[in-house]
Amino acid sequence: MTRPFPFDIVGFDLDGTLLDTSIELAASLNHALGSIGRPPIATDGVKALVGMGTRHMLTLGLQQSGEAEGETIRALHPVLIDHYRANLGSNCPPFPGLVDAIDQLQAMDVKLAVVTNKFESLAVQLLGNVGLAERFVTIIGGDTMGKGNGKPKPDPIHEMIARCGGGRAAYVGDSIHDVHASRAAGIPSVAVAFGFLSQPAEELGADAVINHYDELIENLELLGAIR
Ligand SMILES: O=C(O)COP(=O)(O)O
Ligand SMILES: [Mg+2]
Repeated sequence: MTRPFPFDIVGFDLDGTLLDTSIELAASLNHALGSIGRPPIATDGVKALVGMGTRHMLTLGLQQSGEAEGETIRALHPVLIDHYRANLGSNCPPFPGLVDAIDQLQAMDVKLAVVTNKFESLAVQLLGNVGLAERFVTIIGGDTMGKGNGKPKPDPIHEMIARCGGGRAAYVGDSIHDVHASRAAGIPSVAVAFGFLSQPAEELGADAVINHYDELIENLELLGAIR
């Protein structure tokens, strides 16, 4: 007899975990930087700036070519967001094997959710535009729990579990903030080695690392068995 799947809920980060959003984020960041004559940043360089929301990405992006004053950030952030919203989902493929993995999880009645540091409205619109929104019981953004309460705080993970009706949860992400939020919430984390990593996936401190989505379910089964 096969053992039942050990998790009721599997949560996912968005940027660098579900979708490769780096081309669109880089285009919008560079649009904003270019509007004040700052030089563009290569897409691979932008990946390292993603994970704590678009305002943080803009701040780090500005710092690469000079000052990042509050006034400049306040003026440019809407420029970035307007550009991003206008092109949302046109060029951000899901990572290989994602759709098969979520098909298999849903076939086992596992509830799926998204916890991102993107604005909730952008995350909902983006996942809707790529046809994935209805796969998730809930989509929680960096602003959903109020200012300063996004990842790495545990609050959005606790909220995810509550909105999914409670149960055993695991979380899949690509950054140290994802691992810290999971740990703070007391649930196991899986790091994806194909994401927007600022350090090797093995060094993030996650409970498991996967190189492809076809490794997700077996790793979750292992994690569930040892806890
Ligand atoms: O930095 C962002 O905009 C959000 O990134 P995340 O989806 O990896 O949390
Ligand atoms: Mg991410």
